[in-house]
Parts: sequence; structure tokens; C-alpha cells
Amino acid sequence: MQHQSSEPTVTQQAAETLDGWYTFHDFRRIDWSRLKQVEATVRTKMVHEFQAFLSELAQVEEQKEGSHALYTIIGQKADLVLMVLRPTMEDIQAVEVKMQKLDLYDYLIPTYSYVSVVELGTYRGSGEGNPYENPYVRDRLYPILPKSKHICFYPMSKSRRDGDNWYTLSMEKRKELMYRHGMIGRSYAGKIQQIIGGSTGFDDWEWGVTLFANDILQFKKIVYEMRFDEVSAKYGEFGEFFIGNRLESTDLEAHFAL
Ligand code: VOV
Repeated sequence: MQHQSSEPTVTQQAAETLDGWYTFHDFRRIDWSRLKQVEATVRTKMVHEFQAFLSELAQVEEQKEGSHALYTIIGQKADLVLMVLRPTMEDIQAVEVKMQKLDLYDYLIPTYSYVSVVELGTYRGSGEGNPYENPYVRDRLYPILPKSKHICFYPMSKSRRDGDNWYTLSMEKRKELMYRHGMIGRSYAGKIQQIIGGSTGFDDWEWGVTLFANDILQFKKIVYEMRFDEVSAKYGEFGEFFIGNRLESTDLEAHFAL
């Protein structure tokens, strides 16, 4: 029987992934109008409690048992993001519960969140032996987040539209396209550090992209340049973008001062 669709009918091979630390992005809006009602000494106490919580996270990071990053978010989508990486989803949830019990969090309204797992594709192969024992792979799967000045986060998926379906492309074609993607990415070495979180089955999109840079303009440049690359031009579908500035724990008192 003749097939009318341009889609191949064969089932393609999934690319194997290497999976590292689980990742949680928690976006919050500061309820300034309610915070203004709180007496200054009480507000300071709440900030100190939050700083103590961040110190606990810093200790986990020092032990290399996880990592975290706190940034402000520019614009109306949120005011803050806390990104947390942990070995298990139970660990992630424990941090989430602890955070929500903090007094300050009564004034931090959730606006968005994203759950994923740090993912490395194996389109370029995964080297000799057990990749999970390779120090280079381990550094990328269990990353200590950079202390860059800026963050950019957005979720994305690969299209399954008729005619532009990533998931019906052959492995060879996807390898070729990902190679080109990687080459563009590599031209930003030293300017942008990316963490790709796989989230198929975990959250609403297929990946959470987190970029770190000291020069915020580099986010615009890389995202724009990638729009012309076939992987993004034809197959990329994007959610909301969030950008922000690093917020040091030591600057929190000033940040919440009125
Ligand atoms: C900052 C630079 C940078 C670099 C060096 C880089 C390199 C690479 C390589 C080599 C590989 C493939 C892994 C493998 O298999 O070898 C990937 C994989 C991936 N990437 Fe990437 N990426 C970057 C940056 C980078 C950006 C800016 C984006 C957003 C795209 C855009 O249009 O906004 C992105 C997305 C992804 C995704 C969603 C995946 C997984 C796709 C899949 O289908 O599995 N990425 N990425």
C-alpha cells in the first residue's frame, strides 16, 4: 500500500543518554507589598534564616554532593531563581521542603519551576570503558555550577511536526546535525557554559537549557546564531526565557532592605 505521508515509517533508534545529578529550578516573585508590612527586625531575621539555609547548601557543594546557584530574574516573570543539583530526586525534594518552610518563603510566591536531570548525549560516542568512571564525563554530569555574573534559562523540545519530526530522523542524520550544533556551541568556549537537563517524562518540555556567562550579551548572540542552525531552525521549539544577575548570599540583606 502507498503511504501518503512524507514521514518515514521505520522506528528510529533513541540516542543513549548519560544522566547525572537531578536538577530543580525554583522561580519566585517577591511579594514586596506584604514584605513592607513586616517590621524591619523581623525581616532581617528572615533574611538571616535564608542565609543560613544557603550556607547549608554551600557545605553540600564543598563536599561535592550537589551544587546550587541563586540569581535575581529581570522582568516580570519572576524576581529570583534558585537552581539546585542533587544525586537523587528525594534529595531535591528534601531541599524543596526545607526551603518552603523558611519564613521568608511566605513572601516568595512561586511563579515557575523546572525539574530535569543533567544529560549528556552520546551522538559523539561515549569513549572507552564505563563513561561514568571517566573524570571528564563525571565533571559534566555532576557539575559544580560556575559563579558567573549572569544566568539564562529556557525549556525547549524538538519538533514532532509532520515533515519536521526530529524523532523520525535517522541516527546518522541526527548525529550530523548535532555535530554542527556542537561546533557552534564550541565557538562560545570560555564565554558561555551550558548545562542541559533532560526532562522528557519529568516536566513539560524535553530539555531545560541553563546558560551561564559573565557577559550577558553572549546569551543573545548564541541563541540568535543557533536559530540559523538546522537543529534549532527546523526542530527547536522554545518555552519562556528567564535571564538574571548573580545574587550573593552576602548581598541578601541589602536586596531585601526597604
Ligand atoms: C554553550 C555552548 C554549547 C555547546 C558547546 C553545546 C554542545 C552540545 C553537544 C556537543 C551536544 C550533543 C551531545 C552529544 O550527543 O554528543 C549538545 C546537546 C544539546 N544541546 Fe547544546 N551546546 C551548547 C549550547 C546550547 C544551547 C544554547 C542550546 C539551546 C538551543 C537553542 O537553539 O537555543 C543547546 C541545546 C542542546 C540540547 C537540547 C541538546 C540535546 C539534544 C538531543 O537531541 O539530544 N545547547 N550540545
